[in-house]
Amino acid sequence: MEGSTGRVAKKKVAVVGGGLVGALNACFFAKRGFDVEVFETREDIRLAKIVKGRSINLALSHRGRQALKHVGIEEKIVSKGIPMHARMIHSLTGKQSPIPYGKKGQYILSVDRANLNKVLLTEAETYPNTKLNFDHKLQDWSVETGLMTFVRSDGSKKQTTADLIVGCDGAFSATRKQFLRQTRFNYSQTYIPHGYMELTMLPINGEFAMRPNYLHIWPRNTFMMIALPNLDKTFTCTLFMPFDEFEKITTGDQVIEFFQKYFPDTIPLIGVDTLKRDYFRLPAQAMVSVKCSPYHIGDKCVLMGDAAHAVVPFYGQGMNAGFEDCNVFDEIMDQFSEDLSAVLPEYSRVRVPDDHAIADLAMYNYVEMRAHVNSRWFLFRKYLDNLLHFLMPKTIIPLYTMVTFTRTRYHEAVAHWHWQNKVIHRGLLLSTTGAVLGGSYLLIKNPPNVNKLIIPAEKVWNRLMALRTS
Ligand SMILES: Cc1cc2nc3c(=O)[nH]c(=O)nc-3n(C[C@H](O)[C@H](O)[C@H](O)COP(=O)(O)OP(=O)(O)OC[C@H]3O[C@@H](n4cnc5c(N)ncnc54)[C@H](O)[C@@H]3O)c2cc1C
Ligand SMILES: Cc1cnn(-c2ccc(OCc3ccccc3)c(C(=O)O)c2)c1-c1ccc(Cl)c(F)c1
Repeated sequence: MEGSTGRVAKKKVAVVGGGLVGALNACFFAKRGFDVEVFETREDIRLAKIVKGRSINLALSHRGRQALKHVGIEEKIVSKGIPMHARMIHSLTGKQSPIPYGKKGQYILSVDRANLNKVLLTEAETYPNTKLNFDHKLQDWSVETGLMTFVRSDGSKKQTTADLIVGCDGAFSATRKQFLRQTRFNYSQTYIPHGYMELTMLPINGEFAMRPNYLHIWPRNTFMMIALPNLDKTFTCTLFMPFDEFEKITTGDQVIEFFQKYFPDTIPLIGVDTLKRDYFRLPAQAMVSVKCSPYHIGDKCVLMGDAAHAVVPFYGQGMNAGFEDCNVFDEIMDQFSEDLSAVLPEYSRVRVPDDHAIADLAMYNYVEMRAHVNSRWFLFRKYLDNLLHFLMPKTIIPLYTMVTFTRTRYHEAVAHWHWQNKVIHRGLLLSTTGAVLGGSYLLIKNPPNVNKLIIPAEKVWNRLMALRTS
């Protein structure tokens, strides 16, 4: 498009949503020289006291860091994050078992959500071609004209157009409403029966109540709890539990009774009074999984982040996947020289399989952890992962490692994981068959007192199965 000065005027991009992905996207587009306007329904969080209702901290890993690196703010965020080099698995008896995530450089970072969002907004504002509009809630937009209508808290309305609308307005996206009116648009959402509640573990004598450089996990099948460290030496504990279990606990004493039964080691760390107070501070929050496709309409609009794929938080990848959306879109912009009529369809073609894969994986993890995973089974699985990886480092790569510490495309990581499982099961089958045949040969040649053998084998089998159910 020729501007009055004869130079090609850059296109205008409207980013709907100034959350984590919208703010980062503003940096990506501004860096390309687009005129960027961000429209955010909330007030400027940099001026607000507290931001209620969202998880307080998050796990940032490789995919997210690579996107932040592309716009030059990785170090700014990492310097304010706390490295977690291993999981710390808490058993019912209070025993703590660390299992490293991998080699020295392989760690995930606990970062403060509000600070991350503020840094991203401020970074976007450093570009002269970026404008942030707060208290602007998208009400609707027109596919034909690209005209967007925003409503303000005083009831006034504002209308504007853009060459490209980027919907980053979260799981309950208003931008996505127009998509639902398009033919051949696929959409599904699932609320899981679990809710989550955040509790704060304060410092004890000015120090972290637990070892800080770990992702603390209390796997209790139906109930799970995790704790991520904060710079102020607190931990944010997130309790995951079915809503009907939350609803059974209505008094402070019942809170303590519940924690005494499932998380006894945390009571002296969180404190009885803090537990009783924090448990009733906010109701448990719902978790929804949203999948849709395609992510674009023509050359006019594209969805990214939770607006495109809200995932349950059981893999710690929602934000990382959203940040990677920005990076992938930018890579495709390079491939197609910013020709939006080619970029948008290619983005859907490339990204939908990957975001669906991580959505499915997070849901699989939720089902797997809820059904089978107590502390002993968690430890067994992770030790087995690490052992197989040690024995066959190029063939067996733990799924969590591929997802968290590489940019292997999510759907390729899952495919490799399925292949690995087949190899392992075949290997186990072959070695078991070989052992049985070899054993049988020896038994026939020199038959020992069989009764002495059967009991230990049964004992081993029962011990293994006990890992899954106790
Ligand atoms: C309990 C929990 C724990 C999590 N832990 C992790 C983790 O450890 N690691 C990880 O990677 N991810 C994690 N996530 C996921 C992560 O929080 C989300 O994936 C991420 O916040 C998505 O960012 P987003 O910008 O796409 O959406 P959001 O963060 O929801 O931001 C959307 C923005 O759009 C604004 N908005 C909404 N509607 C409109 C409108 N109509 N007009 C204008 N603006 C609008 C909202 O105010 C908001 O600012 C977790 C999620 C939960 C619930
Ligand atoms: C916030 C965040 C960042 N990463 N993870 C995470 C997720 C899954 C994991 O293993 C899957 C598995 C373990 C054991 C058996 C099967 C699967 C591991 C791991 O391997 O340490 C780490 C989480 C997280 C989020 C919610 C819950 Cl409830 C939780 F426990 C952890």
